[in-house]
Amino acid sequence: MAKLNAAKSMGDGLSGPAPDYLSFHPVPSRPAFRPPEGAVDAHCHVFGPAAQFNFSPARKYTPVDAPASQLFALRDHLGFARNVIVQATCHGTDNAAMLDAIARSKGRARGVAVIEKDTSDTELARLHDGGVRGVRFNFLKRLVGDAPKDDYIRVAARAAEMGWHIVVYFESDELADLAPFITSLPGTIVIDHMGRPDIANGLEDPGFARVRGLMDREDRFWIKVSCPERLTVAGPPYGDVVPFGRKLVADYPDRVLWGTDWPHPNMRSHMPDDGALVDMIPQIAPTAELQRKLLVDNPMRLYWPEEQAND
Ligand SMILES: O=C(O)/C=C(\CC(=O)C(=O)O)C(=O)O
Repeated sequence: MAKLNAAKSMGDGLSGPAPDYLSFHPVPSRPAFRPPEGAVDAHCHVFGPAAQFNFSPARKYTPVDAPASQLFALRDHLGFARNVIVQATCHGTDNAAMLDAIARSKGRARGVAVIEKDTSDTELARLHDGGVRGVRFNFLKRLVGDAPKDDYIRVAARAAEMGWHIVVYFESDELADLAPFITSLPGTIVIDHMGRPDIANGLEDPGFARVRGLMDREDRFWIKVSCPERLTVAGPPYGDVVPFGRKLVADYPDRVLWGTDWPHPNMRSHMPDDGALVDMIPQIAPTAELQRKLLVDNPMRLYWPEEQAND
């Protein structure tokens, strides 16, 4: 593909990206695996452009610009049809960049927002009309100062009123503490990045067992088989993460989602080649049927249910 216009890192961390902030891969490979028609990249972000959209004053990092035009170029290059754009912490509760990207997508993107507990009904309706179908609760200490549970309970109630689901991002070793809270939330709950198990322990990892415990307990839990680049111990091509993704797809074929996580904020060790990430899909979803569920049927059911109903 044409070289993606990766911005140069510069600045002092909060006014601009930290000097060691890694930008997304400038020339991702074209994957050998061709996704099924209508495939959805169900976890990705847009950042800025900073000249146009504010970052949150409370953010813990400042990313390199990763605008909608580049996300859509990557979508086409990888052979995907649609995106689910997830609001990241650096944009706080200002969902403008995400909404702008969805508006530019010609119906090919939907979003997961971060909202305030007292967001007005008018604003919720505006977000829904703009393509939002979920809210995200982030429990990672390196990303959010404090996860305000009382606020989240209120936000969860608002999301339920809208028929939206809740995306939760946590480290699996925090799950023992968080599980009572998470299971008390209403509606469909989507777990980010496989629940971040400790890959070094193999499939017997206690954190992974806890995550699977949630999935086994109630079928309103879904999970994203994403982010091998953050979970790996071995590094690319992330073979150590494959058994985890494969197990989740095999055990919960109707409740798994897949996403690139482009533009991979806060990666420190290396930047993944998005084409290589796509080429992992047949390893975690070995049959055409599993691939169709993972990449088309499941995300369409969650994000474009009205199109499923018309099938
Ligand atoms: O992009 C992701 O999903 C993961 C992130 C960033 C993030 O979640 C956020 O800023 O909200 C991470 O682990 O740093």
